[in-house]
Amino acid sequence: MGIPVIDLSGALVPGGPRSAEVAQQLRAAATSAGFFYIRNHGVPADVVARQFDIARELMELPLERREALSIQHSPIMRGFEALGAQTLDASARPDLKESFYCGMNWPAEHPYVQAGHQTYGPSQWPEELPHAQAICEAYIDTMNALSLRLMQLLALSLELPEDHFDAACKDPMVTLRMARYPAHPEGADERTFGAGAHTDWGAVTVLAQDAHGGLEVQMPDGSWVPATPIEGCFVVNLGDMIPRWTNGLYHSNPHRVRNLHSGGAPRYSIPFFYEPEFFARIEAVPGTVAPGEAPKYPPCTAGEHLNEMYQKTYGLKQATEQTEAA
Ligand SMILES: O=C(O)CCC(=O)C(=O)O
Ligand SMILES: [Fe+2]
Repeated sequence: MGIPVIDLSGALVPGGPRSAEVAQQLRAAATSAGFFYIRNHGVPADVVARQFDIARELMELPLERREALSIQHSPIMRGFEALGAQTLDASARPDLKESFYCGMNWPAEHPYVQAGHQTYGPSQWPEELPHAQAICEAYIDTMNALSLRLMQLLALSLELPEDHFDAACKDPMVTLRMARYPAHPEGADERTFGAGAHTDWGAVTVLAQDAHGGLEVQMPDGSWVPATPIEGCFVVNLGDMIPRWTNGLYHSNPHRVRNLHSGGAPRYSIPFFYEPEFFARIEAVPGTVAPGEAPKYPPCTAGEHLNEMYQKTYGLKQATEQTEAA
């Protein structure tokens, strides 16, 4: 058992000739590791390389500039996150990572922007990197299309129509994180991580990682395996919405990061978090609850879950308002 590599060629568009075969492979991965690599995903290598360049430029801005554009100044947590700001595993130390978060450029008149719902609203852009916004937004567009296709293949894998999740993903909550992990401190204790063990919160995460490695995934038997970087591949993992949608059939596996193998260099990674729209109701899809049995999870909205997780992992005291958009 490990993390499989799934080749998406012939399955990138609805009705593609390999869609059914890929859906089967997805089902096998989703019922075990909850993680898989994708190759031949249609995203050119230079697009990913350019994204790592901009990640480095952002993270190398002087500390006082990053502090001026802190997530603390954004009601929807866009901007720079300081080292140790987040604690993904409550039993571990604060995460040894720092990040820049951005998202889609929603029009100001969109009702969710007006209501201030999490992820819908402006990002903060540093004026010294005038190209950053366009590059990040183009990358987000590419990741949105890929993630929607993954949702369609997941629908197929559940013997549902390919477009089953399309409506829930119409105005998705998306977040692009560009993360930098300092080298793992020498002599650090076993409670020290770049990112503490956690599951992701949304539907799918598409991760680009540099060549250093450091991501580890927990298998259903409890063992931890490295998600060793494979050139040309993204790592994809399923977030908590997926077990909720599949009544536990598909897994969102715990994972963690320790930058142990970079020879002292920082590690960069770029996760793209794709979540259903704020008010999407997440409950078991047809065929996943046996007749006469109760579903394992109570229904929730995607926004409720996301807000709860932000509050937990950033130690936020107050819930973001969740009033229905007018
Ligand atoms: O940096 C990585 O490889 C994974 C990061 C991660 O798990 C996260 O940001 O949720
Ligand atoms: Fe994660």
